[in-house]
Amino acid sequence: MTVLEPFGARLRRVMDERGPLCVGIDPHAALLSSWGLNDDIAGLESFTRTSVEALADTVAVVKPQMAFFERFGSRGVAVLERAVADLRAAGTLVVMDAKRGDIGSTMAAYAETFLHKDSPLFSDALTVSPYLGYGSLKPAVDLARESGAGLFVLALTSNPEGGEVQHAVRADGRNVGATMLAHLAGENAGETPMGSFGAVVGATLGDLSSYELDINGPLLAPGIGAQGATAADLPAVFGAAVRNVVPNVSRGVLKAGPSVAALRDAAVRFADEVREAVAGAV
Ligand SMILES: O=c1ccn([C@@H]2O[C@H](COP(=O)(O)O)[C@@H](O)[C@H]2O)c(=O)[nH]1
Repeated sequence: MTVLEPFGARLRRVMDERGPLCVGIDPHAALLSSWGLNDDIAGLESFTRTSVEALADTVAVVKPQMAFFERFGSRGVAVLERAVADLRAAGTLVVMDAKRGDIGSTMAAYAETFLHKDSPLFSDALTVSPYLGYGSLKPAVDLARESGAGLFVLALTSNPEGGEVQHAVRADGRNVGATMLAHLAGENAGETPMGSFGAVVGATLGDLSSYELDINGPLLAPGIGAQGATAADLPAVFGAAVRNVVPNVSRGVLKAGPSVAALRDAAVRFADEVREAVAGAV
């Protein structure tokens, strides 16, 4: 198997070159319609190709939302495979937002799908759910290390319902979200310039100073744009950890389509806002 440089090192370099913004490709039916496309495989293909053309050499990271491709069955997944290949060929890192999580033996199959270098869906990183227990993710952690990929573990998600699980307090007094952050800090210990095992922490959550966000790894922060957070909120939410934040915006950029130039402009505008907010904070 070809082995890549570790994801954390590749991510740090592209963040330094292009800024830290991640743009999502989320082909919602409503967006297809607003772009004048049908909610079918041809519409999905056109939407995805246009998004890739606009974003591939513009932003550091692109995060396809797998659910919107799976909606169309195997033909939708084929569209996604091509998008992943085209983005990666342009030097853009792909974070596959598939939020996989299962018992360890099944998790191994998910890991093969997204983290084995020879898989058609190989992605630079994968979002995973630790709610079958952090240890159930071990096959994905191991294969990511072997292939130079990364993971983003759901720790403190951007949606208001997440607190029911993530704020639950354990016997040791630490809540579940904080426990996930501690596991990740362990995975990343000693890595330079940063580790490959990131957390998903919503940009919508307000002051997170009670959490140990310094996990020596990236923090994928969805919630900018349609969910109400702004780039200017990032320093107040993340404090000193803001330099490891990869803020995500999906609908906020995609609604500018179908013009490639307008999509690119929207992405550049968000990227500039993020760069300014982060520069002012560090
Ligand atoms: O906590 C989370 C984890 C993942 N997401 C995903 O990010 C995008 C957000 O899209 P917007 O259009 O910018 O709201 C979407 O794919 C979610 O599934 C999240 O929002 N929050």
